[in-house]
Amino acid sequence: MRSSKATIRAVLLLSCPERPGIISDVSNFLVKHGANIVQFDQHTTDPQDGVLFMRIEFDLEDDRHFAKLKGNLAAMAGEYGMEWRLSHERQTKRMAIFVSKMDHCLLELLWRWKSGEIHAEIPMVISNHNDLREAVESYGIPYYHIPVSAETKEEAEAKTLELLKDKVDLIVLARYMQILSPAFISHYPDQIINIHHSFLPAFIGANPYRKAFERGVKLIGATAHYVTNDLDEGPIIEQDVVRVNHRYNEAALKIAGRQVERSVLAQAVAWHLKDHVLVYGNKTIVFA
Ligand SMILES: Nc1nc2c(c(=O)[nH]1)N[C@@H](CN(C=O)c1ccc(C(=O)N[C@@H](CCC(=O)O)C(=O)O)cc1)CN2
Repeated sequence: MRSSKATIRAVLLLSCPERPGIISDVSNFLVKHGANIVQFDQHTTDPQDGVLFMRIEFDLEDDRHFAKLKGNLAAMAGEYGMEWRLSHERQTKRMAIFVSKMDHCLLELLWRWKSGEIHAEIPMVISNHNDLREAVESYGIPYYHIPVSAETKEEAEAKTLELLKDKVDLIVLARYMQILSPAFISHYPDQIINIHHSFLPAFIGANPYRKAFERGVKLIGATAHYVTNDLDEGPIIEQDVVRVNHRYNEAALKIAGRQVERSVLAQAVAWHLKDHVLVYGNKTIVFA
């Protein structure tokens, strides 16, 4: 239960070289700036010479305290070699959703957004098909149809980037079936989340359910990951599986997989939007 006094909730995410006393120094820095720490998570890769990761959630009296803390944070970060991200609850992230023809992951995100479970602005949905326009526009969200072919991919991406420019902080590929170019991805490092319909690293690329059926797996799954130039090999944010058996044909696998895809993607997006995820090389630390 938060204090009755109006405050703002902020989150500091940081990483830096491990050194004794740093957790105390960061805590004292925040308290000195009027922060009331409500949650503190940390992880170190190696107590001797590893990397330390922290997620600190805290309350501040007002925007003036936030601005002063942010202003002084750069100096402390420089002293400890920190990489950091500071956000507060009124800085609502703007999320664009990319889709193709399948609607289950899109509708899960829109339902959770409408119910307030996912806190974001959704300035647009972009698709290479027109199938989902009516569903999206029924939520009052602008829908942009940008067809893509091998011949038009570069032009389509340029048009897409122009639409997105200065309007989004996160892109979610909700079963979007086009491979994004390195040039496109470079505009949104660790800001594009994809749902791959397999339990990676199994069955990378297209048609994972067909590959799963041919392999005779007893578990299928889904993996939400940040998009990188290496197809389906970006930092994993969330995964889950569901049990199947010999009675499942490829169509049945797809139906069973839809449930796990939609919940895994929604969880990954929710964690990203609430600043629970740090990327470290090709891995993540999720302070859930
Ligand atoms: N640069 C990246 N782009 C995308 C990734 C990624 O990890 N890195 N994930 C995909 C989604 N995806 C699997 O989850 C996937 C989608 C599409 C394909 C594919 O072979 N697409 C063909 C076209 C297929 C079609 O036209 O229907 C292609 O792009 O040539 C493989 C994997 C989203 N993008």
